[in-house]
Amino acid sequence: MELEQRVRGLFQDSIKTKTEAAAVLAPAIAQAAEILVESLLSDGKILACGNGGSAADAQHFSSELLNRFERERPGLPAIALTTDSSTLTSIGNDYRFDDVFAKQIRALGHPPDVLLAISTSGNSSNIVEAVNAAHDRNMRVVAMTGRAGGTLAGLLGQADVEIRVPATSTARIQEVHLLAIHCLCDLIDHRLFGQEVQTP
Ligand SMILES: O=C(CO)[C@@H](O)[C@H](O)[C@H](O)[C@H](O)COP(=O)(O)O
Ligand SMILES: [Zn+2]
Repeated sequence: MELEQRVRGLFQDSIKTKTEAAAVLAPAIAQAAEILVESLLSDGKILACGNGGSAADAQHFSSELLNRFERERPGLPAIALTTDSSTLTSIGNDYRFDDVFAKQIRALGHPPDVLLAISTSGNSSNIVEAVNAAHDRNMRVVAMTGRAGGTLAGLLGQADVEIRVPATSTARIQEVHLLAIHCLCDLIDHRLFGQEVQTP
């Protein structure tokens, strides 16, 4: 019973965080979707990165673009920078773990590509370096953060957008990041492919 009570409490916390986020994040998510659509329509691609649960989010997003989201449509170009263990270990081993995403961005990224940078604290050094690399390559950045936005928030320019979840728990922030990723997928499909045809 005590455990069940705890589960109900966690669900309530998640619902509360999502309700609070819905009230403030719609403009930033819509703006982020426009940036991503603009890139895709100009033959750009989306590079995504994050650590831990946010690495999983980066992969979740890229798979929904490359394969499909909720409807049949052609694959869209996205790369999760978190998946190639040979590249990640060699950069971490030969240089610094802080460079694992930045070095890939300097090799693969160019305008009009966009970086999707995911960090609940906004302070992970390899994500900070990824944003610096994207800016050096004249790429726009969509940053998903939480708490006070961290170092990441201070790096963003006018062309970038921050989706900052108004919460302090890493887990709750991640839960909203995943919802925001699904919003982005929905908005991208809506913009690029229009209304979904309903089958009778
Ligand atoms: O999923 C979780 C916690 O829910 C962890 O794996 C978490 O993602 C890791 O501790 C990350 O290293 C945190 O990095 P960040 O979100 O502060 O950038
Ligand atoms: Zn987690």
